[in-house]
Amino acid sequence: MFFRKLSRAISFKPKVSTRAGRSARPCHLKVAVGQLFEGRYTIMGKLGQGSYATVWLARDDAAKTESTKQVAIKILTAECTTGPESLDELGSFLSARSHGTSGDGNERVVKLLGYFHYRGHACLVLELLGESVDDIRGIIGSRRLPAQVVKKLCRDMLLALEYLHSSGVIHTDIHPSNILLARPLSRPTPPKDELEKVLIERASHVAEPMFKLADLGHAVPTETVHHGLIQPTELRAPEVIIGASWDEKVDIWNMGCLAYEFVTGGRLFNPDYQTEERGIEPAETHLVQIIEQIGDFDDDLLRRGIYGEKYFDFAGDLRCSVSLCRTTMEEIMVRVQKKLGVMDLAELTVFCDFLRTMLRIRPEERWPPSLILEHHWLEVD
Ligand SMILES: Nc1ncnc2c1ncn2[C@@H]1O[C@H](COP(=O)(O)OP(=O)(O)OP(=O)(O)O)[C@@H](O)[C@H]1O
Repeated sequence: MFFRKLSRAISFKPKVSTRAGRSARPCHLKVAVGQLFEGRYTIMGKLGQGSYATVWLARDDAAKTESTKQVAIKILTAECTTGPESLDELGSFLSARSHGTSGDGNERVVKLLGYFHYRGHACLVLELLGESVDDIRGIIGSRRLPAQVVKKLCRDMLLALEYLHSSGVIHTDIHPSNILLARPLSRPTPPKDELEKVLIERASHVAEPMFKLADLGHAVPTETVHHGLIQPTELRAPEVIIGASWDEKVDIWNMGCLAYEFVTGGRLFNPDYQTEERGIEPAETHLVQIIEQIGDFDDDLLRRGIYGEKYFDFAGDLRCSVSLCRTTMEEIMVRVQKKLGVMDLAELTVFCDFLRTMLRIRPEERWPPSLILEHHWLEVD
């Protein structure tokens, strides 16, 4: 009831700036361990900090269930709460809640348990999740994750996206710090070898959410036409780079890049590579790499981008004078395989096909989450 009333009152606010253009000096609320909020939440420690919020572990003395006795309180910066740079994270949660259906996908997105305002800062009470994929990679000491774990991560994230997209929400900011374990690791944190075993064991419970998608701070509604810069640079979709309008398919490209990164430990695209030596912009380097590894942009997509003419000539060729070295996903993966032995050759072909469902230059051709979820590579071994 509380949420239903709110969802009528709060809808998505239009965004006036993007991830790339937000102010540099955010004003975080000073919080002390032991501090009490709303007469029920006692701060027990800090869980993390992003550019737009600090996240705190808190005890909820009014919790109705054992599982919500400990919560995470995300306190947005003052700029993100009000003013022209405000982020409507709360609106995104409520919109998903009012349009979405409960089920597997809903269970893979961090839950909003409540919210309040404190001294000009919006505070979101969230279910307590575990370590992020970035934290896990820090403990393992490698950017690669075991293949079984990547499959489970992809399944969980695709279910989350199926839910968000069908609820009218585009995430726009999927990266390893926003993908969190549904259950924290045991204390003390298991050492590297043991941790891999723990993760593989958790991944074998197919029906249970192992990872959840967090941080709806940059989410936007599907019903509006969007332009402008979004996404972490190296995960940015082709249509975003050329300044075309974009939709929920940006999340799918994003997931394709991450699936490659988690299996191989390397980034698929590196927009900063030799940018200075070649005297070109990072966006041009990125376009060169996309064309070399994925394929050409067609005229229709180029016409839609406000930077189409800046980067491409009338024949649809890149203006920058870099000789292209085209390759295929299979060739890239064979090279990775020779170096790291990530999977056998038969699986490698299936994995490349899986990546191609997401890494298509034309957003319209990227598969929807429900179809990708049926791909052979995701089948349990
Ligand atoms: N529900 C949660 N449970 C446990 N830890 C959390 C939770 N939500 C966030 N965190 C931790 O806090 C960190 C920052 O949170 P979050 O990414 O939501 O903040 P942000 O300011 O919006 O980040 P960004 O700079 O990526 O936009 C996360 O990386 C994670 O470590």
